[in-house]
Amino acid sequence: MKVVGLMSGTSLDGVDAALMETDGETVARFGPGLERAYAPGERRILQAAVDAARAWRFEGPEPAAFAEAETVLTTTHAEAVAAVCEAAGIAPSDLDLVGFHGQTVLHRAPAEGVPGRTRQLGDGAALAARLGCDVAFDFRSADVAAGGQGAPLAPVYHRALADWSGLERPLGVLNLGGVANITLIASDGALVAFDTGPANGLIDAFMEQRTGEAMDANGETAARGRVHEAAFAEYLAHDHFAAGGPKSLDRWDFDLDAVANLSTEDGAATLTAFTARSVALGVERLPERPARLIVCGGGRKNATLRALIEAACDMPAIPAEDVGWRGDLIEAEAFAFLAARCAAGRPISFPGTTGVSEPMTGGRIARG
Ligand SMILES: Nc1ncnc2c1ncn2[C@@H]1O[C@H](COP(=O)(O)OP(=O)(O)OP(=O)(O)O)[C@@H](O)[C@H]1O
Ligand SMILES: CC(=O)N[C@H]1[C@@H]2OC[C@@H](O2)[C@@H](O)[C@@H]1O[C@H](C)C(=O)O
Repeated sequence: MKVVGLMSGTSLDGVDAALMETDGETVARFGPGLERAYAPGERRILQAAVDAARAWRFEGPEPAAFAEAETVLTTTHAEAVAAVCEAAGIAPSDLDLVGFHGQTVLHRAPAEGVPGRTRQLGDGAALAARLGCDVAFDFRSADVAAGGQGAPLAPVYHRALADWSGLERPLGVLNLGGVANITLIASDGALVAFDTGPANGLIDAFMEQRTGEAMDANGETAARGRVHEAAFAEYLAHDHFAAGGPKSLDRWDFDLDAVANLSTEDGAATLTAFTARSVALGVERLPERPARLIVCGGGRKNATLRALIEAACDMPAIPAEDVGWRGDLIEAEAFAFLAARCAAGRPISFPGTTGVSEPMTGGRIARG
């Protein structure tokens, strides 16, 4: 199948889109990929939906802000598909399928006795009608309804990608987005995966608050600061670190209170060290120790963070590009692959990834 995968991550920076030919089992061919960045006005509308979701907390009717955000998502995702198709010299109607993750506005992991909830905005039917091709969407709901974490879903794609590259097992794949997630592809091919902790989400929010900048570019601010031990320890006392996976996080499960009184440099250093330590705690919880971590997601460009991860885990953490992967596009590729799996009725989540009791299919298909 010719499939375009689409991802709008928690950082709200834009839509990533990638074309691939796949049957959902192996990748036959990679096509072009790109980011369609959100304009400031679009980002404001999406941010308003996230803010409304945090106030809503899954209680009562959905916030009105969701509908306006879905309109923005339909338009921007359709533009991303059109751009990727243009780069490939085809029309959207030539596609067999689009994998539309949508925008996570709120995620609550299941806890003792309380079922999980997750909400990805994205009107699959509207996008299918606009593009004139089938759209797979709503990938996480079925898993959560079955008692799973609903995330991470990329692991089955990480394994396909590792196989495509002929990489040796056991292998670790680390995604540093707003939240960090790790996948172990074990020696026997089994998947173990979970969210390790925040990646860039807290650092971004802190930098925005202190400097108005969207991120700590290359980790330069953190590199100038010193870790505040009490704040560092306070973050690590969070319940998330008490157990191994399966486990998942919302971008806002941690806040900036512990670093509120620190200088910008020391706060950035503390948050960056916290992300690195939480990755190391995740690595320690894996049933096998991988020889190395392949790092994808925007955080791989933060040199301070990557060096701290290598030190904390005592293993190489190499950028995706070093093994020929496209570090900014892996999540988009993953949702192309997962869409093909959805169409073929193959499972997308597993006991080792989201904690479901049996491998589960997921996603719904809107006909275009
Ligand atoms: N040069 C850089 N230096 C430091 N950090 C960077 C750099 N480039 C990107 N980042 C970080 O990467 C983030 C974006 O990463 P990415 O696009 O993988 O996240 P996302 O997909 O939105 O999140 P998630 O995977 O949690 O949904 C930025 O918000 C920023 O914090
Ligand atoms: C609920 C949700 O959208 N989670 C995202 C988020 O971003 C990174 C991490 O947290 C991961 O669990 C997941 O995304 C990736 C694509 C996944 O499902 O594998």
